[in-house]
Amino acid sequence: MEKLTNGLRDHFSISDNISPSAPAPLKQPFVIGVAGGTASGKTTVCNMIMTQLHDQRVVLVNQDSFYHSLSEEKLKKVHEYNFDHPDAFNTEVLLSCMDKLRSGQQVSIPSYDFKIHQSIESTSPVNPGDVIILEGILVLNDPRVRDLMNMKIFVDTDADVRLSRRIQRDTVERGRNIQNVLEQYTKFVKPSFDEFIQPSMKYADIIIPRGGDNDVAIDLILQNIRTKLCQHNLCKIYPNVFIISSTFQIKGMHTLIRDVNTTKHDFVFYADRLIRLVVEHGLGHLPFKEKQITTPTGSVYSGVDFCKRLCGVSVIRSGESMENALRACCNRIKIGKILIHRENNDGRQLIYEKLPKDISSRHVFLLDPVLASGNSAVKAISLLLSKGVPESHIIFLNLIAAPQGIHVLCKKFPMMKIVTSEIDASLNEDSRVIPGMGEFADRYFGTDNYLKSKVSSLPTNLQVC
Ligand SMILES: Nc1ncnc2c1ncn2[C@@H]1O[C@H](COP(=O)(O)OP(=O)(O)O)[C@@H](O)[C@H]1O
Ligand SMILES: Nc1ccn([C@@H]2O[C@H](COP(=O)(O)O)[C@@H](O)[C@H]2O)c(=O)n1
Ligand SMILES: [Mg+2]
Repeated sequence: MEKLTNGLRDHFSISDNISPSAPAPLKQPFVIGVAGGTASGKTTVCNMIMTQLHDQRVVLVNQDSFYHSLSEEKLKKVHEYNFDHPDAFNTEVLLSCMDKLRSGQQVSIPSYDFKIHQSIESTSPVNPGDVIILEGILVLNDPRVRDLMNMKIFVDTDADVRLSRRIQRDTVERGRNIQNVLEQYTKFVKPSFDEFIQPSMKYADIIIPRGGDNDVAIDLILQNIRTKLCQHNLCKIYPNVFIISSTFQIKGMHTLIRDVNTTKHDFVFYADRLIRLVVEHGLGHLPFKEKQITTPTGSVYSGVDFCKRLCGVSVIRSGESMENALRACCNRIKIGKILIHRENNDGRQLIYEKLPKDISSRHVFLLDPVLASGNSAVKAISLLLSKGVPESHIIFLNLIAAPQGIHVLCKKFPMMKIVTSEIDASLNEDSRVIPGMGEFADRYFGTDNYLKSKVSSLPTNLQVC
């Protein structure tokens, strides 16, 4: 409990019977406001934060989604409309959505089309998160919105840079021409910036000069959010290490598979469940394209189309235990195999490999349930790189990882991602993970010598899963 910072105490309720490594139950989400002039890089900065965190407990809400739709009449005189005035936004709806999110309810956020100055029919569901980022030109202007925030950020970018970016963006993405942009900028955007936006900078706790170019500021904000989320220290050091969100179900499954007395049947059952969660999380790291579809009710749904050029590569023998979960998630996925012989603690020899011929053009899920010293993984990853797979296209999936293995892989392959379900304490002198779960393949395939013949009874909280 001492590990928790004071900041965290303010926002998370802490009960005495919860261990420090268990997820702290939420009291109030942490709300971060990101304001700044148009084209300062607010959306870019927030998207960078969301991508680098890749954590479903963090949600992003854009103030743009709450623009009032223009009536027919106002549309005819759109050039006389001030989109940079506080009255252009439906702040009541924004406040109500924020209230719902803060009280743990899912909300439907309107979608706004800048080309037609209207909300479109489709809405995006946003789940309540532990961290809510609210981004927009005027989020620090209204005291009611400002008062919701626990951290206020202002993105401060030079006005000339903003104007040139705005011309570029609005002509390419928002259906404007240069003359429209310049007229609107002189008539409304700049005067409203001077009247409402610039004065709101004094409320900011953090000012980010140069927006998305300011890696140091973004890194500091990321570290802060990671601390709020109680992320593991290694995830703070290495942004490409991801641990699936811990719940008591997950902790319970780990308790079972790590227990020396667990039968083979139960070991396989719970290892499979955990593997499936890791695979699903890994799939969430693949690139996607936005896609709108029509549902049978005739409504438009704004969704995504995910990448289908992927394959699995399992490290024989234990990695083969992860193949079924990958096949269950990705129909007819190609899966290659690598056999690596452990000669001693450090030495590894590649014995066998069978990989898809076109592997260099695929995203690769490398499958091995335990990451220990990282020596076998280095061998396997080096082979994938030698076949032309870009480092950034490799996602290494495992159930447990030792800090030593994570250090080795992240330093050698900084662009590769690692997705795991728990990070253990250390390695012993034989390079076995501690506390670990023993020889995974022996326990999974029933070749271990401590296999129990008697079926142990399940803990009551997991009996009916
Ligand atoms: N650091 C940067 N360098 C170059 N272009 C940038 C940078 N940050 C943002 N942009 C571009 O400038 C435009 C405005 O950025 P955006 O994030 O949309 O700003 P805002 O949300 O503050 O209006 C976008 O086209 C974006 O791609
Ligand atoms: N129909 C609209 C709505 C808004 N704008 C402009 O968008 C700017 C806010 O979005 P940023 O991503 O730039 O922060 C604001 O300055 C409005 O002028 C618009 O042009 N048309
Ligand atoms: Mg924006």
